[in-house]
Amino acid sequence: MMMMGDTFGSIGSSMASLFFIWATIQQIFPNHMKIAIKEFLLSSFQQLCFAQRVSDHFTNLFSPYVEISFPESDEYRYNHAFSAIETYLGSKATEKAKHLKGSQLKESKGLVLKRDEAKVRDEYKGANVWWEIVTSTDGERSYKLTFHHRERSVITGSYVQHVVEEGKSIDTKNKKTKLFTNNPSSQWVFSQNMWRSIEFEHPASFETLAMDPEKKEEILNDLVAFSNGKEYYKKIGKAWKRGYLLYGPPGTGKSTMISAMANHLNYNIYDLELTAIKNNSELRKLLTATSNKSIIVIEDIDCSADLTANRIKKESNSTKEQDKDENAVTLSGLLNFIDGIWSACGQERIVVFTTNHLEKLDPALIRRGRMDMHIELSYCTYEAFKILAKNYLDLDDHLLFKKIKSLFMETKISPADVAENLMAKNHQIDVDGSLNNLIKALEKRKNYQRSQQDGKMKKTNKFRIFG
Ligand SMILES: Nc1ncnc2c1ncn2[C@@H]1O[C@H](COP(=O)(O)OP(=O)(O)OP(=O)(O)O)[C@@H](O)[C@H]1O
Ligand SMILES: [Mg+2]
Repeated sequence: MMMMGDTFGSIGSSMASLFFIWATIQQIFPNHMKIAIKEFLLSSFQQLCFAQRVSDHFTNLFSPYVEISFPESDEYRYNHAFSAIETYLGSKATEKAKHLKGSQLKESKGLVLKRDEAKVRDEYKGANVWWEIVTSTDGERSYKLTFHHRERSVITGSYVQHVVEEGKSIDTKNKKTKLFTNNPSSQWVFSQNMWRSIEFEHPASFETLAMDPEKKEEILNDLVAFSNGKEYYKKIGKAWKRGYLLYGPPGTGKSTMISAMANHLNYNIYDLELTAIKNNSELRKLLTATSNKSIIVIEDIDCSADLTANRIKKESNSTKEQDKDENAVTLSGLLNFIDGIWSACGQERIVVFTTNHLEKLDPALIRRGRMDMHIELSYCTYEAFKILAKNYLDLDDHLLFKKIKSLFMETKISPADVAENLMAKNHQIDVDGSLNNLIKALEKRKNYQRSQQDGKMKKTNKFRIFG
């Protein structure tokens, strides 16, 4: 079969020959003859091009081969079939391949050898097909599938579907959780490059998460019910999605809980940085490029963009405000896109918002149905401390626990600060040393909080006297 590259190659070599002949003629012949020869050469070249086009046309007309192209993106949206094909072809038997690629994507896992060839032959129900990865001049990649036209019905009828399903199931089996972060839109090329990703290897788990055990159990059950809820969501006619709002002071485990969720469900994380997005249209593009089985996270939503309670007061229908909305991510934009994406496209998606200041958020953003579960992560309790003691010191009980328990009742300290005190210095666990450090930290904090309280009381009394 004649390929496009061959056509350009032959026209190119014909042109090179013509230029060479013309250069020779210029040196040998007088001027009036040069003009005649030039005209002759030009008309020959035009005829040559025409003949080439006719020949291409006939080659295509009579070629017994059919081609299907699977571009990496289609109409500015990522084509998930492309990655499924990539996985399927990468996994095809490596024994016969002459070019292999070795990678170790998780340090804990072994080395994986994959086929690394631009062209791959495959067989399906007795039909031969050829896959080739091609890159256009503007950098767009696509997989080209070539097969004989007599196999058309089997290839379009079931082979293509088989490849995509097989690729997706291999992906699910070997899925390595990924953490995606959005790139600034200036770096986007069509729908590629919107998100950059790295392997997600965070050790957080629900087991090691320090919080009230009953609350933890409730969240875990909710997550598991969600991930097994395909049929249920279909039955009740609701999009398969769930929103969690995590709120609480710094260092109480909001980000840690997101990692534990991703590890537990084996979902990817899309960490959406709203400040890198110029407007609602960019936000929509980013959200539609996320895959199923993923957690879309907006951390510190109160600081991410102008989405706080004041925003709604500022919003008006004036043209000026509408212009502003076209150049910004707005609360209504965020709500529309989240509701839209949840109900229109994409399944099995979790959206998580985190905040240190629940009171600053607009009620519309966090209403039930959008954020199905509101989870408060609070200062460390004695129950939570016991989980940290088990994690860091491998300790279930200790004489000092009683004292620590009473101090927890009088002091506000984040699990992050408790963890810091329990952490082994130079990797040597020193139970007594760590617990005493914690007691010192708790007492210091207790005194500080008491002096703050006293200061406040004095101020109030002063106002009372002068008021
Ligand atoms: N509930 C917890 N259980 C176990 N470890 C915790 C918990 N909370 C905090 N930590 C420890 O403290 C560190 C910081 O916690 P994390 O980043 O999850 O807090 P955060 O609530 O997201 O804080 P911020 O509001 O500042 O983002 C974690 O790496 C973890 O080691
Ligand atoms: Mg955090």
